[in-house]
Amino acid sequence: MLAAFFFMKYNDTYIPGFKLFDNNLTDHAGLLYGIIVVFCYYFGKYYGEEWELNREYKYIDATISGLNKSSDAHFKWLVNVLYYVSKKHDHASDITSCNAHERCEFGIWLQQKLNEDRDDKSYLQDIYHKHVGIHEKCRELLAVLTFNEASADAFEAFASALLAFNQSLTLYKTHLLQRRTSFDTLTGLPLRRTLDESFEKTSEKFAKEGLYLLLLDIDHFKKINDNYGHLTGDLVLRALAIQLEDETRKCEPVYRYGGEEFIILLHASSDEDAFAIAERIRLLVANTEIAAGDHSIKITFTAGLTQVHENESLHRILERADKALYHGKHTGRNRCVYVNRYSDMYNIAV
Ligand SMILES: Nc1nc2c(ncn2[C@@H]2O[C@H](COP(=O)(O)OP(=O)(O)OP(=O)(O)O)[C@@H](O)[C@H]2O)c(=O)[nH]1
Repeated sequence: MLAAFFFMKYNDTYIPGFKLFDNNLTDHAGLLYGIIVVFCYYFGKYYGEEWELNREYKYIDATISGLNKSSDAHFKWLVNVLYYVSKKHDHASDITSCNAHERCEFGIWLQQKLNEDRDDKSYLQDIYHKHVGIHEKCRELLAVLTFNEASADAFEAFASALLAFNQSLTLYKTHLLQRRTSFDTLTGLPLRRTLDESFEKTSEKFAKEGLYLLLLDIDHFKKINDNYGHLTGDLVLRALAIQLEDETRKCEPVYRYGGEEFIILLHASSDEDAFAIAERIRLLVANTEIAAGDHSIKITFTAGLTQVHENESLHRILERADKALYHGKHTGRNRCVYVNRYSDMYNIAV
């Protein structure tokens, strides 16, 4: 990148259009251009693709992009159908064969999606049936066209199949976009609303085996904003979000609960196991240097930990964890405090 910068500065012919100016102006324009390019590169590094977003957030983005690309391919397929009708070429297995729906580009993408283990599979199954419908109705139409017997019914059936397919795509896209708004744009983590909506199900499924809620809050985060600026504060939040996800299992969701507060639902078969997990995460975060621009920043957090008992409301659990968190804040910070259902508190930090 720097080499490109110097090349641009010293070789004005390299920049298209700049030859219109005199040498001095070209030199300054080249310098300015170089500065912009270098700035964009480093800005992009911090805010762009080099940041790993939350796994679910990334999955949604990739699915929407795949869906758009492969449904565009189906428009192209329609043009191929017209071409086939006019020329009757041989290479049209994605139009004429009875498993054409598996051969077209959309069908190949869809099959890959259906092989994934997802809880929103019903949308994809609906799309699958509608997609099979298009190919079937298209073949039926082509068959009657061959004998010059095309009726309005055959065209209508094909049009209805196309419409139904489109509707099933729209339904899935709307679902994905709605899911996307449940994620925080800064950290990519699911937001509090997602926790509210999914908690009952999660608790029903895992509370018996041992489920714990860890509510953590960065210590003196205001000072980070004050000392390094809000953008650096944002970088710290992102870095912490990534670290928390990296340090937890896929079945243990991490939520951005509020400004500098995060929640993790931990799976542990005993209090001791839960203490050990919470402490491991706390120590890892406290010992990590976060690279934020020119700064290397260390943070700590204070957390409240409590068990999720069967049939307990999220509100009650959060109330308990919050009390433990504030106890931790008032007794020195950089610690995890456990609270049981009778409100007894234990400082589990060493
Ligand atoms: N950069 C940045 N700052 C945020 C964001 N959300 C909340 N904050 C800041 O987080 C800070 C929280 O400050 P306080 O509630 O006073 O808590 P604290 O300074 O962390 O102190 P303790 O919690 O008592 O250890 C405030 O300055 C908020 O502006 C965000 O998205 N980005």
